[in-house]
Amino acid sequence: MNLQGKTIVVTGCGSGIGSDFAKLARLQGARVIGVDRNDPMLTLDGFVKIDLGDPAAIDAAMAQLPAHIDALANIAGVPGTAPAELVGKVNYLGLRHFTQRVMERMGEGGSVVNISSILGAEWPARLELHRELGATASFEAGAAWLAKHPVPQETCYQYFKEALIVWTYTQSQKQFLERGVRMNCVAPGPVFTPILGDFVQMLGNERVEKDAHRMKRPAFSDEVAPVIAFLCSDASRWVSGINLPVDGGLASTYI
Ligand SMILES: NC(=O)c1ccc[n+]([C@@H]2O[C@H](COP(=O)([O-])OP(=O)(O)OC[C@H]3O[C@@H](n4cnc5c(N)ncnc54)[C@H](O)[C@@H]3O)[C@@H](O)[C@H]2O)c1
Repeated sequence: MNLQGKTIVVTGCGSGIGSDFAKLARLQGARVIGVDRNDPMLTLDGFVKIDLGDPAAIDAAMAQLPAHIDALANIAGVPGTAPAELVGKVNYLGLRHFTQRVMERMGEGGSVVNISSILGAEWPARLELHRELGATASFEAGAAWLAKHPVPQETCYQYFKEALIVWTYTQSQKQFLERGVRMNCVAPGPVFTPILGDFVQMLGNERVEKDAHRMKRPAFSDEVAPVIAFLCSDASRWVSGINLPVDGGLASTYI
């Protein structure tokens, strides 16, 4: 498996999982164009500074992205300690808008990998809401739907990761059949990155201690990156519409 010759757009390349994936993808021969709101501290083949919570900024930046893109890794995200509205814009509405724009430049064999989370596992409990949100036609229509269906601050991170999983499931087969583009999610458990402390704050000590006994340790971000690389590569060409846990087995203990 390698990524030789592929042009890959990586959001969130400035830190954590995105930074490690960008490095790995370059080592595997890909041309990596990074996207982040912050300047990256690594070597890339191109970088475009975008606030992914702002659809106008996304549209304006499209001119700086390559005309043909083989894969998109949507890794940028904010934790649930950020205001719920921002979490919705960055982790869902903006990701969706950016993906739709980038997919216009993908052909047969294209791949989109969305980073969800183990915290999105309860999507079946709110499936109808997530379907409705997923059916909104644009960033603005999604924001209007959310204004009528407010999401509580305490669970906003979980809500938008659930919504991302449902959107990926509901889009993937249409994209695969009509255009040959695959869409998958990767669902990490806890990962040692700068936002791990925010998750501890968000979930509270009781939940964190409960989970601590069920896993060896949080992942290193270079343990998540190769799974994203696999899903971007042709080795996974028959894998579409999945939400793949990369959590050292933690999710398997929830049954
Ligand atoms: N760390 C964990 O424990 C964990 C667990 C499950 C899922 N995740 C998910 O993994 C992804 C990567 O997180 P990480 O842990 O590497 O975090 P991180 O904070 O190290 O990296 C996130 C990156 O996203 C960028 N970003 C944030 N908001 C942005 C915006 N509006 N526009 C453009 N870029 C923006 C940041 O600048 C940063 O470079 C996120 O989607 C996160 O929700 C993380």
